[in-house]
Amino acid sequence: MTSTVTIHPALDGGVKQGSAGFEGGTLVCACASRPVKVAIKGQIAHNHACGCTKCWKPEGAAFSIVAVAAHENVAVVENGDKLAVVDASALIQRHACKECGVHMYGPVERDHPFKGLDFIHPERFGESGWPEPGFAAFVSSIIEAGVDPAEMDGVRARLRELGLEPYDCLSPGLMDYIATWTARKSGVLKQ
Ligand SMILES: N[C@@H](CCC(=O)N[C@@H](CS)C(=O)NCC(=O)O)C(=O)O
Ligand SMILES: [Zn+2]
Ligand SMILES: [Zn+2]
Repeated sequence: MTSTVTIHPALDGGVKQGSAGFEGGTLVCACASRPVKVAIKGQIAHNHACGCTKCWKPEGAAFSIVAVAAHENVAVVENGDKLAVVDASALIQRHACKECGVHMYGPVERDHPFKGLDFIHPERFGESGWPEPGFAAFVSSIIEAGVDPAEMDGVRARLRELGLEPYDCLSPGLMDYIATWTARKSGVLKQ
């Protein structure tokens, strides 16, 4: 039996395929007045659902939808005075709207394999066509947000039904990428 847990309102009805030719657009926060706007130039990458407690999710959703863009392609274009960093000690410097709470962009500035990338929530694009999420990350973390552990088999079955392979960290490809970077940095890997 699949679960009654709401994965995400943009995914619960089926994952809508995006476009490989998406050319970016403008992320808009949820404020009715003076919304924060962030322009993203060009395509985004690694779109996925994230179950961690740190990523922004809309009301009632167990998962966020999160992707990355190159930092140089990200620009705050309107009402940036409403932005504040959620947790300055975190790897991802999530900049949230102080009024509505939506996370608008999160740069990684530390020495890390993701340095130079900004985490964004594509569902906030005013434009359609952003590439669909390809997997679900940090699935077990939804328990930390209050989901009953007994629901987890159903949640994973539902994610698979949606075509979102569930992982309890990142996807194997991204985990290998991170480990390769770390092994090169330590010198264990020579090439
Ligand atoms: N179990 C933790 C996992 C948090 C976590 O590690 N999140 C991942 C995916 S977004 C991450 O890379 N976090 C870096 C950060 O938050 O800066 C939680 O749910 O809070
Ligand atoms: Zn706002
Ligand atoms: Zn997350």
